[in-house]
Amino acid sequence: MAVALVGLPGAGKSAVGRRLGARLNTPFIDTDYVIEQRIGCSIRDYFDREGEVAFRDIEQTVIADLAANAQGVLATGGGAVLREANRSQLRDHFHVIYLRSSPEDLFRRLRHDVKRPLLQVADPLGRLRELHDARDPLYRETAHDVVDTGRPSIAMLVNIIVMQLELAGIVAPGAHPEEPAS
Ligand SMILES: Nc1ncnc2c1ncn2[C@@H]1O[C@H](COP(=O)(O)OP(=O)(O)O)[C@@H](O)[C@H]1O
Ligand SMILES: O=C(O)C1=C[C@@H](OP(=O)(O)O)[C@@H](O)[C@H](O)C1
Ligand SMILES: [Mg+2]
Repeated sequence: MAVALVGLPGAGKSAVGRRLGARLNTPFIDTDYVIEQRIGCSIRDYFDREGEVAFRDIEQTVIADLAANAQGVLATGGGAVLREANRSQLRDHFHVIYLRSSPEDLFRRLRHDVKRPLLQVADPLGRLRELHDARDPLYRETAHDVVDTGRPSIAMLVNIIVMQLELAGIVAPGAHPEEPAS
C-alpha cells in the first residue's frame, strides 16, 4: 500500500498521516522530516540560509527517492505539488489524497506557528489565501481523492480516509477496524 497526503500547510498531512499509518499498520514517512535529516537543520533555518529554490531541489530529490520504493503513508510538504516532476511522481506511485481546507481554518490552526517559513509574514491569512488560490488546482490535479478537513477531527479524518481507501480497493474492507475507545 502506498498513500500520499497533499494539501496546504496546516491541512493535517503530518498529524493525520501519522495516525493513518498506525491505523493501517504501515510505516509513516514525512518528507519534511526526511529533508531535515538530510540538511541537518530545520527547514526554516535552511530557507533563511539557502533560499527556497535550494529547498525545492532537495524536496524533489527526496520525493523521487521515496517514489522509487513507494510504501506506507507519506505526508508531503505543502509546496510539493509546485513542480510537475513531483506531481507525476506522486500521482504515478501513490494513491494521493488532497486534504482540502479553507485559508480561514488553516489560519486558526497555525496562527502561533513559527516553523513554517512561508507564513512568517505580516499577514499570514492573506498569504494562506494566495497559497490556496495558486495551489488548489495543483492539489486537485495530483490527487485521486479529495477530503474536506474543515469540520472533522483528526480521528474522524482517519476514518473517512480508511473508508475511501476501502472504496478505491487500496485496502480490504473491514481489515483495519477502529480501535475501541479505552
Ligand atoms: N482536522 C483537524 N482538527 C483539528 N486540528 C487539526 C486538524 N488537522 C490538523 N490539526 C492541527 O493543526 C496543526 C497543523 O497540522 P499538521 O499535521 O502539522 O499540518 P500539515 O502537515 O498539513 O502542515 C497541528 O497542530 C494539528 O494537530
Ligand atoms: O507550503 C510550503 O511550501 C511548505 C510547507 C511545509 O510543510 P507543511 O505543509 O507540512 O507545513 C514545508 O515543506 C516548507 O515549510 C514549505
Ligand atoms: Mg507537515
